[in-house]
Amino acid sequence: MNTGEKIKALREELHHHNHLYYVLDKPEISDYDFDQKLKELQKLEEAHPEFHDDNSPTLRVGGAVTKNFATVTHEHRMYSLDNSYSKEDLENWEKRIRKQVDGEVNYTCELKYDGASISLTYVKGEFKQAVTRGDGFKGDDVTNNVRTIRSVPLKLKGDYPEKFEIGGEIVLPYEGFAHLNAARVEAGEEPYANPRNTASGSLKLQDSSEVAKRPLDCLLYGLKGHKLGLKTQYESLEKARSWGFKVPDEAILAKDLSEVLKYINYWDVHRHDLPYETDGVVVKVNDLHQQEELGHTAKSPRWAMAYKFQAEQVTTHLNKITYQVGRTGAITPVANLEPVQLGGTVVKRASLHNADQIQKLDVREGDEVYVEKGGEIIPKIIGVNFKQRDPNSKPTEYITECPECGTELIRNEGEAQHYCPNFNGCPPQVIGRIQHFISRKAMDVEGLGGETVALLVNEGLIGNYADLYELKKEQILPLERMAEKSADNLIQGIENSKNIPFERVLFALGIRYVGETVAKKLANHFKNIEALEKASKEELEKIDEIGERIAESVVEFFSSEENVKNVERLKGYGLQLAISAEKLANQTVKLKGQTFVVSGVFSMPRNDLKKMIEDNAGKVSGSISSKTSYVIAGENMGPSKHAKAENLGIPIISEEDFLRMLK
Ligand SMILES: NC(=O)c1ccc[n+]([C@@H]2O[C@H](COP(=O)([O-])OP(=O)(O)OC[C@H]3O[C@@H](n4cnc5c(N)ncnc54)[C@H](O)[C@@H]3O)[C@@H](O)[C@H]2O)c1
Ligand SMILES: [Zn+2]
Repeated sequence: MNTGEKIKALREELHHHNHLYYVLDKPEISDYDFDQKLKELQKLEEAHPEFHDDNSPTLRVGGAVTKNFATVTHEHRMYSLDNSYSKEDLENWEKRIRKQVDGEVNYTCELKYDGASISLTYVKGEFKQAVTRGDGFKGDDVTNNVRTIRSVPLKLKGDYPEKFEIGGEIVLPYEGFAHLNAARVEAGEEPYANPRNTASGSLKLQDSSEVAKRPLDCLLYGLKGHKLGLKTQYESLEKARSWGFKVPDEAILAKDLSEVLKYINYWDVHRHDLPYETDGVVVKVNDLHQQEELGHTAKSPRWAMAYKFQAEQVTTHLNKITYQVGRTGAITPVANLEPVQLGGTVVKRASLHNADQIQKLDVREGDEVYVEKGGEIIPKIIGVNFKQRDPNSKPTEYITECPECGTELIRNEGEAQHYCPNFNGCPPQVIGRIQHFISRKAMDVEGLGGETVALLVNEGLIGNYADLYELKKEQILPLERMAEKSADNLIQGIENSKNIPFERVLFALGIRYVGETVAKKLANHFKNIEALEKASKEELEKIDEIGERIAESVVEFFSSEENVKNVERLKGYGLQLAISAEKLANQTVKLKGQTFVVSGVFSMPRNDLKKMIEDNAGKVSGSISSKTSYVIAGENMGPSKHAKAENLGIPIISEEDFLRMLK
C-alpha cells in the first residue's frame, strides 16, 4: 500500500469507528487503540500535506447528528480536545503556548469526565435547551431527555447572566450502572458494556420517561456567552457552581506545569475512588483573554489539553473472594484472579476494598472482571463484564466472622470497613500491631524486620510489643537465619528505641485512627500518657481536629486492661511516655485560637515554621478562608493566594513579624 492509500484506509477505518462509537454507542475497539490509529493518521498527514482533506477524522469532531431529534445549529461551536499521553506532550504544548501569549500563564486542572458531551442553554435563569455536540456545528435537541436528569437545575439562583450556554458531560455513575445492569440481567436482557456508552445511548432514547429511569448525572465545566463578566476559567467554575450547577470541586488552579503534573499523578491513582468514570485530566489556560488569543484549530481549542490516563486494563476470571485481616482488625476483601499479564507484571490478586465496593460493582465469584493498574498501588477491579455472567450466579455474601479467629465481625455506623474486635487474640492483628510498632515512622527499631516479628510471634517468644523489651539474645540466636551479629543488632535496636519521643511512641501503640498527625496533637495536648489515659470522650473531642471517631477509639483502647498493662510495662522499661522537659520549655499557648496559612519561601524550612506555630498552640491550615487569622508570606508567595487574602481582608505578615509575635 502506498502512503496515499494508507491514509485513505486509515480515514475510512476511523470514520467507521466514529460511527460505531458516537451514533450506535457500540464501539468495537478500545479508546486507546482508536487514539493510536488517529495519531498514526495525524503523523502521515503532517508528513504528506498533499493528501490534505477537510473531512479527515483528524480535523473534525467525531460525532454526528442522528435525525431522530430536531437538529439545532450551535450558537457557539462545540469542540473536541487535543490529547496527550506523557509529560513531554504537555511540555511541548506549554512551549507552544508561551510563544503565543504574553505574561504569566496559569492553568485550571479539571477531571475529564467520561460521558457524552452536552451544551445547555439558560435564559433568564431558566433551563431552555440541551443539545448534543453532534458534529460540533450542529447537534441533536435532547432537551426533554436532559430535563429528567436531577442534577440539571431547571431554575438558577444567584446573579446569573441573562443568557448563556454551559458545556458539560452527561455521565452514568458506577453505582447506577451496576444497578441498571443487574436489573437487565435479571430480566434476561443483555447488559451494557460500560458507563460511557450507556450514558450516551440513554441520551438518545426517544421516550423521556425511559431516560428518567436511568440514574444519569450532568457534570459541568464551561461557560459560553457574550459579556459574562468573567476573567478566568477557575472563576467561571466557581460562578457556575454558585448558580446551582453540579461542578465537581476537584478542579484546582495550578501556577505552573509542575503543579499540573502533581494533580495528574494524584488523580491517576485516586480516580477510582470517584463515583463516576474519568479518563484523564483537562488542563486549561486559566486567563480567558489568553484563551481568546490562542483560539482554536478546526477541531480543538489551543488553550486546552487533555491528559489521558494510561488505562492499563485487562479482563480475567475471578476465581475466589478471600478476606484479609489487617493490624487494626480491618477486613479487606481480596479478589483471587486467574493470573494475567498487566503492566509488565503478572497479577493474581486485586483489592476489592470493602463490602460497599463489592456491592457497588456487583462483583461475584466466577465473573469475568476488568482489572486495572494505576501508579504504584495494587491492581483494582473496576468492573464486571456482565455479558459473560453466569445467569445462575448469586450476589456475593459478605463474611460475618473473622476468617483468622472466628470472632463475629463488627461494622460501625458510617464506616465502610468491617473489623474483627478480637484485638489481642487475632493472630494477624497481634503480628501486624508489633510490625507497626517497630516500623520506621514509629519506634524505628533497627535490626528488626516484619518477617522476624512474625517469626518471634509464631515461635511464642513474644505476644505483644511490650514483650520485645524482655527478649534475650539466647532466645533469638537459635532462630532461623539469626547469627551472633544480627542478634546483637536486634537487641541493641530495641534498646535504642527507648529514646524515641513520646509522640512517636503514641503513634506506635497502634490505636485505631491515631496516625502520625493525631498522635502529635494528642502528645502536645496531654503532655504525658497518664493524662491521655484519663481523658474522657468529651474532653478528647474538645481538642481541635479530634472528632468523635478518634475520641471513641482512644477511650476504647484504654478501656482494655491488656492495653493498659502493656503501656505500664513500656513505662517500666524506660520508654518516653511524656513530652521531654526541653520540649515543654519551648511551648506556649501564645497563639491559641489563631489559624495561620504559610506560603512562600522562608529563611528556615517551612516545616520548622509550622512546628513553631503548633508548639505555641496555633493552628496551621493549607488554604486561606475567612477563618484564617494571618497569612505568613515568604518570598515568591503565589499571586492568587495574595489576592485571596487581600479580598478577605486577612493580614499578611512577614516571617519577622511572626517571630516578634512569639517574643
Ligand atoms: N473506541 C472507539 O471506537 C472510539 C471511537 C471514537 C472515539 N473514541 C474515543 O473518544 C475520543 C474522542 O472523543 P472526543 O472528540 O469527545 O474527545 P475527548 O473525549 O478526548 O475530549 C473532548 C471532550 O471531553 C469532554 N470533557 C470532559 N470533561 C471535560 C472538562 N473538564 N473540560 C472540557 N471538556 C471535557 C468534552 O465533552 C469534550 O467534548 C477518542 O480519543 C477516543 O478515546 C473511541
Ligand atoms: Zn480475628
